Amino acid sequence: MTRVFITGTAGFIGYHLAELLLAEGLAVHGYDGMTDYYDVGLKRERLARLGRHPGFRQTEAMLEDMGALSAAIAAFKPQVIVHLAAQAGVRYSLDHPRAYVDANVTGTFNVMECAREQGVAHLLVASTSSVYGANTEMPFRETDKADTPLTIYAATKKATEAMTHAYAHLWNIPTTLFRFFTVYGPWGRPDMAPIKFAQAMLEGRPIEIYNHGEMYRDFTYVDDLVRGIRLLIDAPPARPATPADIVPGDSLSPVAPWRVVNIGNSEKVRLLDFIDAIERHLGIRAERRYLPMQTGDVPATWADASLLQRLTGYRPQTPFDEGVARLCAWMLDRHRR
Ligand SMILES: C[C@H]1O[C@H](OP(=O)(O)OP(=O)(O)OC[C@H]2O[C@@H](n3cnc4c(=O)[nH]c(N)nc43)[C@H](O)[C@@H]2O)[C@@H](O)[C@@H](O)C1=O
Repeated sequence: MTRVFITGTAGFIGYHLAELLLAEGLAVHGYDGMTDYYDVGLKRERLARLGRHPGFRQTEAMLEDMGALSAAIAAFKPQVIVHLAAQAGVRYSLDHPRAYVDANVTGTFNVMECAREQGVAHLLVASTSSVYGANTEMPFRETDKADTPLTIYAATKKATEAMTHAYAHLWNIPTTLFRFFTVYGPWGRPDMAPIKFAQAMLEGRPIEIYNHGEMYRDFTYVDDLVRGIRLLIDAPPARPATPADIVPGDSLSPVAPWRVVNIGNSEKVRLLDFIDAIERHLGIRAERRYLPMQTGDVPATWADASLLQRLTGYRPQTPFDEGVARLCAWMLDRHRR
């Protein structure tokens, strides 16, 4: 598995994954539409860093552009596709639902068609812990029902889980879905809470805290997350001979080479503790404004990561205080320039 096609290479997770694979000497072709959901300048900076690796090439086009996508994949002939490009973000989906259907449903369908045409050995696709929606039993397990999405964002990701299952079954495409849990770290997305809060503190603006601070997230450090993806690339699922072959706790489909895997830190962190850590590492006291719960938001996420560990021998483990220290060092460095 030495030729890896990554969608979303200018994005937060795609950038870090591409760095890891290129450092290992794998051939990587990136694909990104450079959408302006957040600062395109940040995406260009990430791409410029990837461009320092001689083996890296990138196609700039939208997922919805089937001609461009299929030409890029046919020319590169990957053994593996890691599909990370998406319209992300929970709160933006309330006002811009169509962007999610276009990128996440139509875009993912195009990637699936290309995976079929190309006959890849493994297709890996990003989903989200948001698909656990209104579930309250924690930690979240892959085998739990996840039928109550609270936003169109979560619903489109749940749709990609279902669509890829059908193609894995029909066309025998080994497929792994990841459910990510609030990822953070250097080069992160500025629309997400960790960077939004740190940026506000650096600029002396107040921060707004939803649900009066009674929010919990399984914050996952980005290096841990891409390590998990890297190891899963080498663990493609095989269609079980009989349903009895499925180990209890495995999300492996009884009829297809398909499974979904949580990648989370397995630690439920109070948002207020996370904010305290940002204050400590920036050396700034934030002015806090407390707000009610926001529509579509979930009060808590917490991953059971034992399936990832069983499949790869690895589980994310960076304590949030250490991850926040690295994030803040990066933020301070950029702020001072
Ligand atoms: C896995 C999942 O991960 C991400 O979703 P998220 O967990 O909602 O991440 P976040 O960083 O937006 O929020 C984390 C916490 O922080 C609170 N929060 C945010 N923004 C403000 C804010 O501006 N003010 C306040 N007060 N609270 C905020 C928010 O209410 C929540 O309690 C996705 O981007 C998504 O792409 C994805 O798939």
